Amino acid sequence: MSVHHSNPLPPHWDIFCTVVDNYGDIGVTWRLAKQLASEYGIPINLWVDDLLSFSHILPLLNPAKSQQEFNGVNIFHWENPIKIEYEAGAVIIEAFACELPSQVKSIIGQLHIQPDTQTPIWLNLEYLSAEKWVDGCHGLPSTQPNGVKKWFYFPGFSPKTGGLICETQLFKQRDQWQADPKHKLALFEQLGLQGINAQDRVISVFSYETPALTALCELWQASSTPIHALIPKGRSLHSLSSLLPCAIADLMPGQQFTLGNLTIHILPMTDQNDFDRLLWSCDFNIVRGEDSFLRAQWAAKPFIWHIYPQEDDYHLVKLQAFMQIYCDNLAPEIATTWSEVNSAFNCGDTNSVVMHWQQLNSVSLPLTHHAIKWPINALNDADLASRLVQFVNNC
Ligand SMILES: Cc1cn([C@H]2C[C@H](O)[C@@H](COP(=O)(O)OP(=O)(O)O[C@H]3O[C@@H](C)[C@H](O)[C@@H](O)[C@H]3O)O2)c(=O)[nH]c1=O
Repeated sequence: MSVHHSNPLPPHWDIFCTVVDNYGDIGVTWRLAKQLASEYGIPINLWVDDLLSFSHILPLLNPAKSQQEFNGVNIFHWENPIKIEYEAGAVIIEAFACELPSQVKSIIGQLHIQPDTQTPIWLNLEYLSAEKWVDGCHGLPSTQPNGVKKWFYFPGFSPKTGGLICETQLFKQRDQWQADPKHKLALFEQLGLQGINAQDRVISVFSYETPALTALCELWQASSTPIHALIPKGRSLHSLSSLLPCAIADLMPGQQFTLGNLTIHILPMTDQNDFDRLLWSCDFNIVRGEDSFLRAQWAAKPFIWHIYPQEDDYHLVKLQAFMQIYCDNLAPEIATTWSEVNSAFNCGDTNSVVMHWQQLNSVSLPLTHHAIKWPINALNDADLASRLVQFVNNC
């Protein structure tokens, strides 16, 4: 008796990403694409609608090319309609509910009704949230108009979610980096930053606009010891125009401004590997959105999360949910201080952010210990890519 198999699809996975604004959507999908290719040997086609934005975090990318390869990932310029002949692979991921091209949807539908042919596994990769409801929604299917099930894949912090993006070797690489201060000094030099000594306090700033940042910089000016704030050209600087001697448009990476004991350094944008190393090299990181938020956690350093603002202040609910799990086994006085700094920064409360920042200084040692322990707890044994591959195998 012969066993009947349906024709397998080509083994590649397609990941579709639209760049809404900022770098988070492409930042997350690019990390995932790189990891699936390098750790699982999966051929990845990454379709991106805005290569110019992408090139800010992958400076070697040529925005004029319709197809190019980096880190074993095939990067396609996603034009609508798709100009390159499209062949569906085993898995199709739409990142953050971006609408798949109609050609792709109809090909999935056709494959579904053809006898003896596999249907691609179709997933929507959602935004990361620490809210409890994510446990119940991760992995649910929804039947689409073309008759095919689309699965909702939710990243998250609990074992019932889709996990968090984290490369297998990342913590080992970070530990090696942090074991020797010459690594951070070499990075600062490579980035064109001058005058930073090994014992100086260094804070990276990658936030949105907020008066809380202005207030913190004013406070740092009056610090009794040197503080360096490393800030890429972008949204954070819009909150500092009153402190800068020239227009933001005229700022150049490598420039620095001294205000009392605070030195503001203008950072170049780097690729994601150097951005990670930057976070590993600083004493404190102010990060935002989704990807830098997670990378600051993996850096094992204390941080402020400037969450992406949403309608009706819904982002404050998400912030609260994260703060609750981050502070779960933290002594109450440390938990309160750290949470108050984060809330004040996000609400633009200048008095409160200054007051709680000063209190944060007195708990900086136990907070750093917590930051070192946190990544292992947060991962819950399995990172996102490994849970995703498992999920697909079980579909
Ligand atoms: C400053 C810098 C950032 N980066 C990367 C790190 C991250 O992958 C990316 C920044 O992404 P995020 O931290 O997520 O912040 P963001 O504000 O750019 O992205 C946001 O975009 C919105 C549309 C989403 O809804 C938000 O959830 C969020 O993801 O840029 C570099 O690679 N090099 C750099 O020099």
